[in-house]
Amino acid sequence: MITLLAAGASPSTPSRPRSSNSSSLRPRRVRTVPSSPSKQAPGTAGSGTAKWRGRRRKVDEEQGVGGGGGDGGECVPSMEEASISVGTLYQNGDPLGRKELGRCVVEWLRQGMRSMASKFAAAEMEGDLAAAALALEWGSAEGRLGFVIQAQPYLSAIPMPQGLEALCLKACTHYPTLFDHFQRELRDVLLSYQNQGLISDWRATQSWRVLKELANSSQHRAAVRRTSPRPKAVHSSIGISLKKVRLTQARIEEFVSHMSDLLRIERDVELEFTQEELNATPILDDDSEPPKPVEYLVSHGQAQQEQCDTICNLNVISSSTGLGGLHLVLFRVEGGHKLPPTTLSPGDMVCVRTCNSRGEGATSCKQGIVYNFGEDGCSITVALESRHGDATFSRLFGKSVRIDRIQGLADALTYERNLEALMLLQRNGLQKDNISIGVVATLFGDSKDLVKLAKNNLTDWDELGGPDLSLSERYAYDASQLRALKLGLNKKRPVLIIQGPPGTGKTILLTELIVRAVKQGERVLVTAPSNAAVDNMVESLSSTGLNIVRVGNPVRVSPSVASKSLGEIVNGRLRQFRKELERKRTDLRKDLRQCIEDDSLAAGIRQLLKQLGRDLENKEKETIKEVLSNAQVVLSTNTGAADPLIRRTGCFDLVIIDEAGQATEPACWIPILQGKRCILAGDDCQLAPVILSRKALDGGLGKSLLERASSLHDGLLTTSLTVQYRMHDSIAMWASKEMYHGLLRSSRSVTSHLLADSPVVKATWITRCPLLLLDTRMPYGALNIGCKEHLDPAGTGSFYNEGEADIVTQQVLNLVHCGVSPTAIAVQSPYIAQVQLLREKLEGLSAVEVSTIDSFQGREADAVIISMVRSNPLGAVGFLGDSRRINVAITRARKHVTVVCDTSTICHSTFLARLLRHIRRYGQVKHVAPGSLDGVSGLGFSQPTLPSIS
Ligand SMILES: Nc1ncnc2c1ncn2[C@@H]1O[C@H](COP(=O)(O)OP(=O)(O)OP(=O)(O)O)[C@@H](O)[C@H]1O
Repeated sequence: MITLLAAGASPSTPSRPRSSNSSSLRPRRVRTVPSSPSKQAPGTAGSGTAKWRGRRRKVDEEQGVGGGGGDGGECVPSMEEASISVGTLYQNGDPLGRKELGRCVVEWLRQGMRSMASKFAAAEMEGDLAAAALALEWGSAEGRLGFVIQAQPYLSAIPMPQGLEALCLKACTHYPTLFDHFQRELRDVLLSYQNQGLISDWRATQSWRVLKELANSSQHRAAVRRTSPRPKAVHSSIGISLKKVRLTQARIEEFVSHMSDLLRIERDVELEFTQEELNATPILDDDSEPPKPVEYLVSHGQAQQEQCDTICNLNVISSSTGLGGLHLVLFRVEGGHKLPPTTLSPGDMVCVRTCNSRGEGATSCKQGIVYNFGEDGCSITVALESRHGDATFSRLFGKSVRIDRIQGLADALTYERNLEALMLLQRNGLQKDNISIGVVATLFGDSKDLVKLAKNNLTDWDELGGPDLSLSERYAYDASQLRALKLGLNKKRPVLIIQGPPGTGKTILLTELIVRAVKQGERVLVTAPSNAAVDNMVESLSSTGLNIVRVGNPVRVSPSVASKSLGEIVNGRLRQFRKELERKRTDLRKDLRQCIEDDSLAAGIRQLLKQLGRDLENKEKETIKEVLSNAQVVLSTNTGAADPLIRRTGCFDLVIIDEAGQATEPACWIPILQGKRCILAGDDCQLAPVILSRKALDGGLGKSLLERASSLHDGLLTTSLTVQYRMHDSIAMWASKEMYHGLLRSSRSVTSHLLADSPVVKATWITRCPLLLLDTRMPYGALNIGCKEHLDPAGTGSFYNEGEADIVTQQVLNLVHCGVSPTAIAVQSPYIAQVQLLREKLEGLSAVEVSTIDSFQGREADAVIISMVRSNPLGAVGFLGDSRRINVAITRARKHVTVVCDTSTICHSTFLARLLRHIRRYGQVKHVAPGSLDGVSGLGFSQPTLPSIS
């Protein structure tokens, strides 16, 4: 097989047996497939056992591998095939497929690539180092050429179809086409090995891995791009000259190509993390490598910090299909035991895999989401991402299974949907039949194009005239809110960006916009990057009386808005039909039992039962369609908007994306391309999209469309909300100065509101204080005992701080003693290990919400307590250095913020040092040790003497 690698060398050179280097292959000696090039000198003949040879031949026969003597040479081209023009070959389709090349040429390529793939795979079975060498060869800058050269002998060993030689010659140098065929053939060859029991998992073979590595390499992508087809011709359909449209198209293509690369890079890192998580063992032994701090690995967000939770020794009991094709699988603990105590809950992402008696899991797994727990305490139902009849799934039957909670499983569907949206943007963006052409032209055109669009009466950037929008039932809108409303209701404005700092009323404004847009006859699609943000909008819209439908995986939809979910609505409508159907089924089953002797009657009854199943399926489809087409507002996540159920109901007049600052741009294009115009609301000074790969982040994947569009066309697309209705002015002042250039003003209704204003809250120095700093470092510089940071021993890379957790707990108790309702208190930390510790400590006060900062974005609470965690002599602040995250944390508070931290560590970040200075100036500072703030003894509601920190 090594000979395969040397460019120009004949693949027929005999391959020598070598020591095995593949763990995934069972050590068997095999013989190279007697395919066409090796027909001249297979070389390896006789090295396999007779049994293997027999089997192998059978496989080859089944798959039509048989060298040049196959039907490739006998294929007679049809008139149509013979008329395919060689000159236009590379302009259409990539890789070149059946339509472009014709059946005979495709068959010729297939056979050639099949023999090359067979040889490649067989070499690995013999322990050849071919795979690695191939990777080297193909991965080089000239890899494309190397691959094409190596393919030639295999192709030339097969007679070209007569009359199509020119096409064959051209096609056999087209790298993407060859590679595509090779990849498909290799997959088939490996699959056949697996079916024959020669290998256990074809995807785990080195040959396949090497090929995938190559497919993901930048050289490969660059090579494919170079030979990529031109997109559809663009038209001057928007009143702009063809030349300008072409320029815009070129910009779109450049963007799409760049973003696709970044998405692939991000996906690779996600897969790596997923594998690491799957391999992770919760307890580290002494010899283990010390865990890496999360900041080292992750740039944003809380990804990968969660500890896995596992349930072992489960058996598959049954499976059923839930609404929308969900594959629900019921697992029960072996031997009828109860489930162990678990932190798993419905909606958690899990991986399901077989395990041995010691609970050690297999490498391959199925992704899924916990659906529910059985009332018997012994069972758990998981919605698996697989279909009935899926071979990987059926392998779980009769085996011991384990379920692990995983935070960041790479999500193949999201990746594919993002790529698909980019592809649609490139292909259809500027096509005249694209409903969102105005949006595309605005976001990729230059300012002159926009003037032209307006001149041609295709767009209008002004506010909507007419009705007095300030007359709202619920709120008196301020000037900036009114402007946003009027711009948002202008049907001729293709894009509106609403920049809204914290508490400026984005949620209520969007609700008002949606209500009024529906009134003016528009059908609206509302999306957001997370399920929580979508549910937030559903909640806000629930009281408006609009016909709204929430589409999404039922296990991901919050129970509070479940009544608006597609599943619940459809189930409600089908209840009577199902009841009736069930009654008919029971009758038929009874009849079936009685006519066991009469075969023909039994067969008839079985047919009827099947028909009932089909009837239900059809009725379900019909109802889903009806519900969605009648909905005035459809809500889903950005990626969820790619759901065919939504796509099939036709286009929308208006697309609204909430929390758009947290979404990647490719994800935003999924909903945008389904509507005539779009509104993006968010704040680019709050949390950005979560990106794992540093390279993808630096390349720009972390920059949201909201951020990019805000700087386009001299700010023409953007309007800002400037008055906040949430925070006490001392809190808002900091945010305004640090993050919003001093432009954020406070509504008079909130400037001086305090916890003590409530009649049920005692007036104490704490409840009268809007900003409080609890410093774990004493004025003379010593750190209080127990207040040092620790790396999570579970190996998650997260940090915790026991002393701070005690102080936070005491502070919560203090507030509760003062009469503050636990539901009005929120505790936040950037570190999940600290959040878990705090949840344990505050177990008795479950109404107090304890969460990471990231998951609290978009929400608010009267009192917020933040545990900063970091305390180290180096002054490393990690995540805390991200000003957006701290902005979110502080601005969740309405009346009171307590920051618990070690000031000597925190002040190493100039941004955080300014926050500390602000609290010292406008709030209060107290040096505390765990226990010193005790809920009963230390509370002493009198004002303590506050030593200054200098
Ligand atoms: N015009 C108004 N009059 C009175 N209250 C208002 C007005 N606009 C917004 N609010 C109030 O301000 C608070 C914050 O509003 P909302 O949650 O919509 O802000 P947001 O911009 O979405 O904040 P964030 O970005 O932090 O999530 C809410 O309690 C809301 O009722």
